[in-house]
Amino acid sequence: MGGIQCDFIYKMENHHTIFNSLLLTLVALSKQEPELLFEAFPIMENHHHNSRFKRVCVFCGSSPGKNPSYQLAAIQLGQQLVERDIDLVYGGGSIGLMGLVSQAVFDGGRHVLGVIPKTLMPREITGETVGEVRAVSGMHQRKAEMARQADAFIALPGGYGTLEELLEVITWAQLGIHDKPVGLLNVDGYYNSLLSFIDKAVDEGFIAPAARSIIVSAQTTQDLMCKLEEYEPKHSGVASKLSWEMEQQLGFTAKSDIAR
Ligand SMILES: CC(C)=CCNc1ncnc2c1ncn2[C@@H]1O[C@H](COP(=O)(O)O)[C@@H](O)[C@H]1O
Repeated sequence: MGGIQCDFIYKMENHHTIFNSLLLTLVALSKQEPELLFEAFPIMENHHHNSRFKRVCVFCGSSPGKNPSYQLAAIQLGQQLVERDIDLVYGGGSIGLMGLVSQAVFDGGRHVLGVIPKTLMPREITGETVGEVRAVSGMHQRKAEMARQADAFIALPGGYGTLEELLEVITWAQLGIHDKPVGLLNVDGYYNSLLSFIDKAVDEGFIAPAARSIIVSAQTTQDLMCKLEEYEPKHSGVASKLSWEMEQQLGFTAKSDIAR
């Protein structure tokens, strides 16, 4: 079901009868007062609030990609987060799609947190980070901190870095380290071959069918956000979340490792 549709039906059921909405639409049209349409369809004014997510982590290319549709999708995703009152955590910097998403969220007035290893901090490497910058000691700490700060993950098109981050949060979900939704924005079918590879891995018995459902994918930001809002984990982790937290506290990846 499309993003608009699912919110729309929800609002219709909760606030207005269809009859009232149609009546107000007729009034709006006859008086030529478009503001009345907002009353007729409250969704048009305030439709995306009440997201279950406070902050979403976005993984994406440090390059802009050749096709402008990738850049457009990055900006649209940023705007979609703003519309839903969701803050952003990402890898920091202003290069490639990372810069476009963060700028869009920042321009929309939401909080942006960039988590960046000290080594990548010089401006010549990743550019200026908008919003808050958190310096960490390395790539592993960065991923841990981004994951800890987010209520959901979204991957846009990207290269090795993006794939690695995406596959790691999927693996962590599979193990039961977290149960946060993981979304893949399949812009212009960019990830089709990855998705068919994963299906092959299921067919060949390397990925459990229940774990296949960890990845939520869609072609548009609206569709993806809607699916993520509705996502409920179906797989059961190998070990409980509690035991993973214990492991973290006992292991060397303790929170003191994460610079603040
Ligand atoms: C010379 C150059 C481009 C250096 C800057 N490189 C980077 N700057 C910031 N984050 C990065 C960089 N490379 C990889 N990442 C991490 O990996 C992802 C992007 O990697 P990629 O472009 O898909 O593979 C981002 O989500 C980010 O967390």
